[in-house]
Amino acid sequence: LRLRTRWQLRGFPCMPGYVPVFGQVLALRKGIHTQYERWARQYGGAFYFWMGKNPVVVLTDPDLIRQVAVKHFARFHDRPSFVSVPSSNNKRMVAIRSGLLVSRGGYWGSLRAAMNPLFHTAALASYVPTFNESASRLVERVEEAGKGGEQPFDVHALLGRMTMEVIGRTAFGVDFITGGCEEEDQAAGRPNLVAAVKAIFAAGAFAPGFGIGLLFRLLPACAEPLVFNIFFRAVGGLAKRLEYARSTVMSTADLLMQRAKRQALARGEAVTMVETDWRWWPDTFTENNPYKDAVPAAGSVLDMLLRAINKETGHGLTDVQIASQANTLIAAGYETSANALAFAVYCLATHPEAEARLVAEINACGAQEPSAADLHRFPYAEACLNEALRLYPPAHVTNREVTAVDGATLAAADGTPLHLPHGTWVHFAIWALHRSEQHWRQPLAYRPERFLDEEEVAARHPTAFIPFGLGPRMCIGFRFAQQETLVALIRLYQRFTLRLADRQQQQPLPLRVGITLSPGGAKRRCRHHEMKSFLLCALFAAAMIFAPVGVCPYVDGAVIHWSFWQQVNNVWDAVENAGGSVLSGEICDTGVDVGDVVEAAADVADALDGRPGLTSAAGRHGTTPALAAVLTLAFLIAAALLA
Ligand code: HEM
Repeated sequence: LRLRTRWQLRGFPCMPGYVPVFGQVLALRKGIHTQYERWARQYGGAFYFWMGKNPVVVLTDPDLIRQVAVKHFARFHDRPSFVSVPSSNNKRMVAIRSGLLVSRGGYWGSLRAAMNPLFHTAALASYVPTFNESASRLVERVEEAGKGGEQPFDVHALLGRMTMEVIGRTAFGVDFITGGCEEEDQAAGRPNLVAAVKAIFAAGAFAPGFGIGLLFRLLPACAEPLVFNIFFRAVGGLAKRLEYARSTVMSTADLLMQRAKRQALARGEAVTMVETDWRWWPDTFTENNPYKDAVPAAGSVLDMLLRAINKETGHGLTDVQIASQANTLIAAGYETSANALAFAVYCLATHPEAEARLVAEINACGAQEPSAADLHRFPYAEACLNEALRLYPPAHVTNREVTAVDGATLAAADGTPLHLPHGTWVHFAIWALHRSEQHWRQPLAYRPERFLDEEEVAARHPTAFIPFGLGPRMCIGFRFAQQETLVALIRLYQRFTLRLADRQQQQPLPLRVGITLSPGGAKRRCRHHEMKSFLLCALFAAAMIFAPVGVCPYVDGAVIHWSFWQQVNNVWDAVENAGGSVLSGEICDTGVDVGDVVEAAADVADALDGRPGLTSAAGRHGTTPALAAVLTLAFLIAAALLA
C-alpha cells in the first residue's frame, strides 16, 4: 500500500509536487475541493496523491465512481477512520465511532437495516406535516428578524434552527429547543443542542479549514490517537467545547433512550438493548437537561434500535451504540440540509430571473401548505434546489476504503485494469464532478432549467450528479432532505423574496470548508487564532515524526514502538474515562489507580530493556537517535508554551 514504486505501476497518474513525509498535502491548504477540481481538469477523472503517509485515489470519472460505489461495493464497504487505531477504549471515542456514518463491517449493515424504515416512502409522507409546521415557524422568525425588509439578518442561522427542529421531531419524536442563549448554556454546563452541534462541526473542520486535519496524516498511525487528544486540548477552548458537545448530545440521547425503553416494556414489547457502563458526563447534564421529561414517540429511531440485532455479535445493540445514532442523525441531518437551503437562497438572491420563475410557479399553486401529494407540482423549485446542490454540494467529497484483503480492480474506459491494494483510500470529488465541463454545459452558471430540459438530462451521465453519494452506502436521509428542503423553499417564497445584505454584495460568497461546505457568512475567524492552531499542529506533527527516529533504534524495531504508543494511549484513556485530564495535571484527583500508570510505564521499560539490539543499535546510529529525542522534546515544549 505505501510503496511509492508500486504505485507507479498501478495505472493512475501521480500528482506533482511530492515532498517527502508531506506528500502533496501542502497543495490542499487552500481547499481540498478546489485543488481536486484543478487536478481533475489537468490529469483526468482518476489520479492519486500522497496525503502524508496515505495514498489517496481521487475519482471524478462517473463510471469509476459507479464501479466503486455500486458494482464492487463489497470490496469498498467502509469509510476510512479519521484516527487510525481502532482499539481505543476511551468512552467518548467509542461513542463517536459507533455512529452509522463511520461504522464498519457487519455492524454497519445491522444499523442501516434497523434505520432504513425511518426513511421509507410511507414514513416520509407522514413527515410532511412536520416539515410544514417547522417551516411555519421559520416564516414567523424570518418575518420577525427581517422586520418587513428593513433589517439584515442571518438566514442561514434561522434555516439551521428549522432543520434541527425537524430532526428532533421526526427521528426522536421530541421538540428540540433551538432558542436560548448558547453561550450562557455552555458556560453553565446546561445542554443546548444547537451549541453542541456547532461545536462538533467546528472541531470536525479543525479550525483553519481542512489543513490541520490533513497534517494528522503525517504521523505514524500508532501516534495518531494521542496527538489527536493533545491537539484538541491545546487549541484554545476546542477541547472544552467538544466535551460540552459530546456530553450534551449523549446525555440527551441517554435520557430519551431510557424513556423509550420504559415505554416499549410497558407496551409489552421485547427489548434487545445491552446495557453497559458507558456514561461519563457530570450529573448537571442529566439534572438540567430540558429533555428529561420528554417522551420519544413510538416508531422513532431510538425506539426501533432498541429491538435491533448486531449481525457481528448476534446480540442486541449496546446502549452506547444506540445513543451514538442520535449524534449521527443530529449532526448529519441538521447541518447539510441547512447549508443546502442557504446556498439555494443565495443563488436565487443573485439570479432574479430564476427567482421570478420560482415565485410564479409557487403562486400558481396557491398559498396553502403543500401536502406530500402536492410536491410534484413544484418541478422548478426542485430544480432550483438541485442546481444549488450541484454548484455548492454541502458534502463536497465522500470517501471509501478498499476493505477486501485481496484489494480491488477497476476497469478504465479503455479496459485497462486499475488495481487498488487493501487499505487504499478512495475519494469521490463531488465538487469537481459537479463543475466538470465534460459533463455539464456552462458548468459555473446557475441554470435550474438544466434539470428540466429532457434532452439535456438524457445526454448527461447518470452519475454526473451525486450530492447524496451513491450505492448502498449513499445518504440514508436523501429523500428526507429533498422533501424537507422543498417544503421549506416553497413556504419561504410563498411569503418573501430575499436579497443579499449590502456588505455581501461586494464580495463573492465566502465558503467554509471542513467536513462539509457551508456559507462562510460575514464572520471571519481571527487570523491570529488560525495561525496559532496551525503552528501547534505543525509542531506536534514534527515532534511525532522525530519521535520514532529517536526511539526505534534503541528498541530495535517498530513493534516496540507500536506497543509504546499503545501503552501511552491506554493510560490516557484510563484517565479520561475517570473524568480527569492529563494535560492539566488532574490525574491524581480522578481515582485512576496510579499503579496502572506505573505498570504501563514499567511494561514499556521492560520491552526496551529486553531488546538485544539496544546497545548495538545505539552505537550504530551514533548521535542521531539522541538528537532526534532532543528535537522531539524541543518541539513538544515549544508547542506546550504556545498552547
Ligand atoms: C441536503 C442534505 C444532505 C446532503 C447533501 C447529504 C449528503 C450526504 C453524503 C454525500 C453522504 C455520503 C454518501 C456516500 O458516501 O455515498 C451522506 C451520508 C449520510 N447522511 Fe446525508 N446528506 C443530507 C441530509 C441528510 C439527512 C437529513 C440525514 C438524516 C436525517 C442524513 C444522514 C446521513 C447518514 C446517516 C449518512 C451515512 C450513511 C451510511 O454510511 O450508511 N443526511 N450524506
